[in-house]
Amino acid sequence: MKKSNILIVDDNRSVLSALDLLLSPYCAKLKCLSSPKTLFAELQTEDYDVVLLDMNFTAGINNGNEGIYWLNQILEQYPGVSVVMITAYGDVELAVKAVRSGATDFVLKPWDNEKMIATVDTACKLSQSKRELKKMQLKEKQFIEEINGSNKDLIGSSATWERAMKMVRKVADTNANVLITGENGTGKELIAREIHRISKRSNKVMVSVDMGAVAESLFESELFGHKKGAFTDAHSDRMGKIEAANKGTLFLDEIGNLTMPMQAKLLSVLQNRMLTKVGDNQATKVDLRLICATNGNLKQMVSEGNFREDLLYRINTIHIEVPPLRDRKDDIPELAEFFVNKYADKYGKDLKISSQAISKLSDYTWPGNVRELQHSVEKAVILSDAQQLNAGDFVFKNDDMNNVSNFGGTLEDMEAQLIASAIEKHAGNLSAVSTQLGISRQTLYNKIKKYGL
Ligand SMILES: Nc1ncnc2c1ncn2[C@@H]1O[C@H](COP(=O)(O)OP(=O)(O)OP(=O)(O)O)[C@@H](O)[C@H]1O
Repeated sequence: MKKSNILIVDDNRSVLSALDLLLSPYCAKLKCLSSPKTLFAELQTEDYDVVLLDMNFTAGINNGNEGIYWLNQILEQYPGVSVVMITAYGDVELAVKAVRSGATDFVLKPWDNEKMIATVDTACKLSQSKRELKKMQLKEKQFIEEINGSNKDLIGSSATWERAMKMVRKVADTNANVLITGENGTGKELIAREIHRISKRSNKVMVSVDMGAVAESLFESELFGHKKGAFTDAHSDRMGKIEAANKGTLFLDEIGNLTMPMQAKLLSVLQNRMLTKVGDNQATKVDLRLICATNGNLKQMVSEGNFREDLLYRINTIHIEVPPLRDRKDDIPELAEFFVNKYADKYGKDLKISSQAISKLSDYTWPGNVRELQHSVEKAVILSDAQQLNAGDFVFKNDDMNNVSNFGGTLEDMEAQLIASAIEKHAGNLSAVSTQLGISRQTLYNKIKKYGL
């Protein structure tokens, strides 16, 4: 209360001077008005925490309507201010009406001094909490806008890309589950972010989970959360990703990597929209918008018995296919320029890209799609000492493995080179690399470590 500003509005001057005398020692600023006519001019000039407001101003009319009118006006324009009503008539019904309309509290005339100080003190604290909450909500909003990004980061204007974007705009505002398919690096996650960004859920977060990176033993705890003591390492309660995405969007990347038992557990949550933490016996409701992505063919996986058909139906209400970059070559110049500007900025260089370089990039097939293009441009920007990136700044490796008979190294050299070129081909996506090479992710990690790749 010591730092608070208080405004008192009452047409009885002796009430004003008594309250001034009583409350002034406890607050930073106290101002008295004998009529509400100048109330808003006053609220505009100073940040008040509490307004003590009389319920009746027109002599002879004691129905409290003027007080309720001014109360509503204050709360509409200054929702952070706490309003305490003063009434002389002990009319509890009227006071309750005021509290229902949003007044923080009321005091009856004649008042008890200690009770008046306590009531105003509580109203000051409430007003400060409202301000803190508003500040936090503003910060949260800025934070969410920052992670949601902007559509300026989503480049493309080819007819093929536009078709996908049209679908994005159509589905964004619905709550429909979306399945995004396409090769690695085509922009599936970026598209999921765009759907979330322009949806009604954009004031909440989109939580991404890479299903290829979640070990089966940790799946439930990671997605559903756990209670303290649910298992040896559960030292405290933990919120799962699904709960974190409540009221927002849950993005499950590489959904094709889920094992059958994991699929069954996920399906159960999606069907019932209820979540039970590991070690808990109570289920809680979740409000989710689900977007899944995969580079695999889920229909084929269903026919091979590796993906549940009922789960596919559940996640596939709307299907968006993201075309590979080689099928939308018209986007390459725009993407290349975008990445050149982005990385020139990042590395503090003043660089442009030549038309010959653009032609070279447009002729390449980009097996790693936009991610590979992005990495190639970043590498060229870092290495360039000139003011322009030329065709020679982009070197696409001839696949040495096509020429095995001329390979001069050892078997281990060959293995290392094969892994390196697969990593480059899949632009660092280790799930895709392990699938291509026919080895488990663990074996792949071991070999990467062994060869220092
Ligand atoms: N249209 C685009 N405009 C700008 N950047 C893009 C575009 N598409 C993809 N990118 C960039 O390419 C990279 C790969 O995109 P993203 O991660 O969305 O692809 P993905 O299909 O989800 O890949 P993966 O299947 O490997 O998970 C990201 O850095 C992303 O910002």
